[in-house]
Amino acid sequence: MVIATTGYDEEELAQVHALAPQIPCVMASNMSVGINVMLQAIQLVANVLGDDYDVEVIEAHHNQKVDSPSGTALRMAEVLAQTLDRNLSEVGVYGRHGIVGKRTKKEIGIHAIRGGDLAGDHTVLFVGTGDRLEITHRGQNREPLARGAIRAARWVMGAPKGLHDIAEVLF
Ligand SMILES: NC(=O)C1=CN([C@@H]2O[C@H](COP(=O)(O)OP(=O)(O)OC[C@H]3O[C@@H](n4cnc5c(N)ncnc54)[C@H](O)[C@@H]3O)[C@@H](O)[C@H]2O)C=CC1
Ligand SMILES: O=C(O)C1=N[C@H](C(=O)O)C[C@H](O)C1
Repeated sequence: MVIATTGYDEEELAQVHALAPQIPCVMASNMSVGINVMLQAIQLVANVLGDDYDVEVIEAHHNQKVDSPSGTALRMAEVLAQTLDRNLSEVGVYGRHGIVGKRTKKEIGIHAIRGGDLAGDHTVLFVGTGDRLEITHRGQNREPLARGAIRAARWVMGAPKGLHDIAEVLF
């Protein structure tokens, strides 16, 4: 089975994890090679910069998307939190509005933009004092996502039972 849909709640994810050991399964919020390389890149950068730089994730998608933030942005935030030894459920800040107070050192901001037919852009900002690093992936169309899903479908037919990461398929 290949699961590419996003927007699952905790209970639904728990069901996937409970059932996955019975069949070969690949689950990924983003099937493209580019985004999965970016996931590795942000892990590397976060490891080097550590707590010295503020980390924010920004995503932009088409106006038909129903879940927010994107599964990819959430995955990025998870990877960043894990790398920086933080708990995303404690440090994740989903948009800001009103007198929210100064930014706390360890928070990870996650922001969603919606419009037109954007195929999907993701940026991770590492903002320091005097400089910032921005890592961006821009989807020009959905072909890379479809190509990754097809590779996952072919790969999973010969895979052992259990839940596999898309990195096993692509790299
Ligand atoms: N992992 C990845 O690389 C990608 C993931 N996605 C995710 O895939 C999902 C779908 O995105 P889109 O294709 O843009 O949406 P869409 O709205 O174009 O298509 C969704 C389709 O699912 C059908 N559907 C809805 N509820 C259903 C149900 N209960 N049973 C069977 N079919 C049902 C709808 O009728 C519709 O045809 C989203 O969660 C999106 O984030 C999208 C692109 C790439
Ligand atoms: O809904 C979309 O279009 C996409 N959804 C996935 C997500 O939520 O991350 C993957 C990709 O960004 C396109």
